[in-house]
Amino acid sequence: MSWGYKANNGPQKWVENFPIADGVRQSPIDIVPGQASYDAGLKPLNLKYDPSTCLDILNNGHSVQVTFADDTDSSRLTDGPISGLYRLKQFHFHWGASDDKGSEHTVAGTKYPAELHLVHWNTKYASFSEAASKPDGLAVVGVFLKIGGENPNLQKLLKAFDTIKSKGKQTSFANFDPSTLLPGCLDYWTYDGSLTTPPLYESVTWIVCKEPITASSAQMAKFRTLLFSADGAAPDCMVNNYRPPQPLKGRTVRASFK
Ligand SMILES: CN[C@H]1CN(c2cccc(OC)c2)S(=O)(=O)c2sc(S(N)(=O)=O)cc21
Ligand SMILES: [Zn+2]
Repeated sequence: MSWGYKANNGPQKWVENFPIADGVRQSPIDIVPGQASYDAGLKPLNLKYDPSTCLDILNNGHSVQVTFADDTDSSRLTDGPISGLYRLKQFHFHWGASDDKGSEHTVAGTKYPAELHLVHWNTKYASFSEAASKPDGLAVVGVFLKIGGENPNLQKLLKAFDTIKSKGKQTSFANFDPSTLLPGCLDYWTYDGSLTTPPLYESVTWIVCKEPITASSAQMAKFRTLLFSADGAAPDCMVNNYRPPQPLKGRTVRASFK
């Protein structure tokens, strides 16, 4: 059986096939603002995305993912806590069965209804798959979603959900600008961590934005119409696809803001 988020294949079981689950730099974590250390040396995030690199939207059986062409530097992350240039590969979300949970990172114990992850890879390596297992291979920008007014930029994504309801479904998705999903203020926390799903590689520089974006409760409900299950299998709602916070194990969380 492959990994998932149920009692028999979920986060408590991942260590059986992925022993790094008990590693020293696992993600997500609970971010405690009062314990983060302000680092004046941290640069502002420099995110530049080219909508023409947007390729398709996919239900991969764990989340909904929008994939980008990464054969040029036109959608990329520079500055912030990283050195060099990281190319955008994909973004995806994690969410709950109800609005009281769903994010992977938490803030002083507070869970948000969802969390967006923008996954970038270090171009010092020849490819995403080479970078994905290196300690400085990936940089993921995390953005919390909170319940508020309807988010028109999310709406474009949600309209595609009916065509990718079940696992393995994908459809072309063009000209989407992921910067429309970023908060106005790009203050962030940063720490060394891992993928939050198997293979749980300890290869991620995490960059978690302090300011959430909004989604309406109806928009959150739309995420919950997606399925973990493939066409023809018993329908299994895609909800609670989040890993709980992991031990800090002596790591420092830095803040780009006072
Ligand atoms: C299934 N989800 C992961 C898929 N990827 C992956 C990475 C390396 C090797 C690999 O072998 C299959 C897959 S991924 O890099 O696109 C990411 S990023 C990410 S998160 N939540 O930490 O942002 C989870 C995954
Ligand atoms: Zn993720």
